[in-house]
Amino acid sequence: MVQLLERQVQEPELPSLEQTHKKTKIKVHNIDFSYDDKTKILNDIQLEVKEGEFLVFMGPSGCGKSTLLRMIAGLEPFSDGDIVIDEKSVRQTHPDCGVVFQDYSLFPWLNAQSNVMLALKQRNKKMPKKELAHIAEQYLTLVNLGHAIKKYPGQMSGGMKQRAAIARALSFGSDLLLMDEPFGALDPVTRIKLQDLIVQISAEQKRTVVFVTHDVDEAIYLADRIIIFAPGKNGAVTKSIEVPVQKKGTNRQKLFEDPQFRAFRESLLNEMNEQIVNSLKTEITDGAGI
Ligand SMILES: Nc1ncnc2c1ncn2[C@@H]1O[C@H](COP(=O)(O)OP(=O)(O)OP(=O)(O)O)[C@@H](O)[C@H]1O
Repeated sequence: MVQLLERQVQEPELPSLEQTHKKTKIKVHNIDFSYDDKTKILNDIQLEVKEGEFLVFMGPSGCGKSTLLRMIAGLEPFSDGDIVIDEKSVRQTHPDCGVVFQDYSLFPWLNAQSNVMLALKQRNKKMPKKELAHIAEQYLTLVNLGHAIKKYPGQMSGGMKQRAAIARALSFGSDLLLMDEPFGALDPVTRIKLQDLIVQISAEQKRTVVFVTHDVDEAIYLADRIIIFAPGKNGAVTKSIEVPVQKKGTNRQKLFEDPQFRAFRESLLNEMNEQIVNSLKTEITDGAGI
């Protein structure tokens, strides 16, 4: 599998819009959620994610993107509505997924290699330790951490911890990846490398990815579809937009200069700005003021 990944890194092959969108992987039904019974964080969320689809959540800070992602991962208990993954409710069955969240969630008493080995072991219980160690090293090398496999989280920078968490999520081998701003703390060169890696993995291994980002270019580059959350309190999904840009086989630089890419980028930014302006108007009309 790691050999497969290495081959993919050398031969970039971006997803076509046609090859995705088959069976439903995730169904989010009527989700209402608040942390404290006073402020509603998510309001009647309805969402479907198809098998193999790359879905990106966008929206202003605090609108509930991470909360919904944690709920999909089975990490946030809830009482209203349901989330079903592969026809099983996350309330009953802990979902089988690789996760990367903003807090990295590495075990501080294990070095990078052992953190990845632990994830690998969950699915490969009988695999000899030597083999686990070798595969863990290969995944860490994929994310440019081959030199730091013996480092503990306390000895790593934010970007290194983030890459170790990505290696761990990928090595887990689930066909569902949930990623919350996974490239936020990375330098631009590593960020580009990992964007390409994740596109290849999702397309060629048919993994379903739900990914949160604030970066519009990253969203368009990665996504088949972008979900926009409403700003402010009472978070809701306001738009689901298929990315109309043909990305397969297109060089990254050319893609970013493509008029269709730029026009879509502009319309996405306008859409989000408009929503922020409308939400401010509503707050003023409701008497909340600014
Ligand atoms: N554990 C928690 N307890 C109470 N309130 C919380 C908790 N986690 C998040 N919140 C609140 O819920 C709201 C939504 O937070 P969430 O992190 O889901 O937003 P987000 O859209 O992912 O934001 P960002 O883009 O800044 O990461 C915010 O107002 C936040 O303060």
